[in-house]
Amino acid sequence: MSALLEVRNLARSFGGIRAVDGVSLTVEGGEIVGIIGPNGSGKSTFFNLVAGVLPPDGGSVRFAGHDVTGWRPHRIARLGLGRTFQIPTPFLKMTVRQNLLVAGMAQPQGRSAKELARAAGHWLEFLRLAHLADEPAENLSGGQMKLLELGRVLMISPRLILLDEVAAGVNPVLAREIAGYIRTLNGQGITFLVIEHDMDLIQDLCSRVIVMDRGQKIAEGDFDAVKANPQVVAAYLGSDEA
Ligand SMILES: Nc1ncnc2c1ncn2[C@@H]1O[C@H](COP(=O)(O)OP(=O)(O)OP(=O)(O)O)[C@@H](O)[C@H]1O
Repeated sequence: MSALLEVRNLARSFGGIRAVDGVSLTVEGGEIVGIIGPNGSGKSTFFNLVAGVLPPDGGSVRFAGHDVTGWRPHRIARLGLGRTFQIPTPFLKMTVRQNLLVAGMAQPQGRSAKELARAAGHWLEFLRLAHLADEPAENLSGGQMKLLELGRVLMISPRLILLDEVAAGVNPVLAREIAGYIRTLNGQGITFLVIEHDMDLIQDLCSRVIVMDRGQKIAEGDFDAVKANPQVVAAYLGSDEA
């Protein structure tokens, strides 16, 4: 069987900056894979290329048996690939429930209004947002916005979720709660590729970790092996991060 996601030599430059410089990786169905690396190492750009938010300059992306290179995001989402953003982007004037319904409408198989409403209700309960269902999204706290962002992706019935720093800026209790949701969803068959700076979370969740530096993949393996890798240590010591 082929991998769920196969990325080959993916590349994207901005002017003279090679933000993503020939990255290849494979994710099997059922995995939770972490992507770590110093600020500016190309992680978010990599996600944008995979999810179709940006077109690549070179390389290929294969998802669920389809060559999706250069496809628009909504078309890729229809195959079951969802991406959350580091800074959530809900419709602020819409309620939490309406935000979920709108996200679900992007989904392929033309679900009925009743099915969409049922799915929204399910995810509101799951993410413990039900009490906020009728609040405009603009009234949510930063942490609740992150949960809504996750809920919006869940509405497309994803097979793979690209999570961009879902725990950044949220309190440690909620960060653990979110990690629990990821584990539960993974148990239900959803595969995850997770960008995160919180190393405890990465260690907790990920069976495999990929390290990026200056647009390239510099290491890959289990957390302990990657942490002990001299190139990884050098990349982190060379930045402001520990
Ligand atoms: N739209 C853009 N226009 C110009 N340069 C960009 C753009 N997006 C990203 N870059 C540059 O590409 C490089 C990689 O940025 P990217 O945001 O992908 O890194 P990152 O690893 O996600 O960083 P962080 O951990 O801070 O989110 C950086 O040098 C950044 O300034």
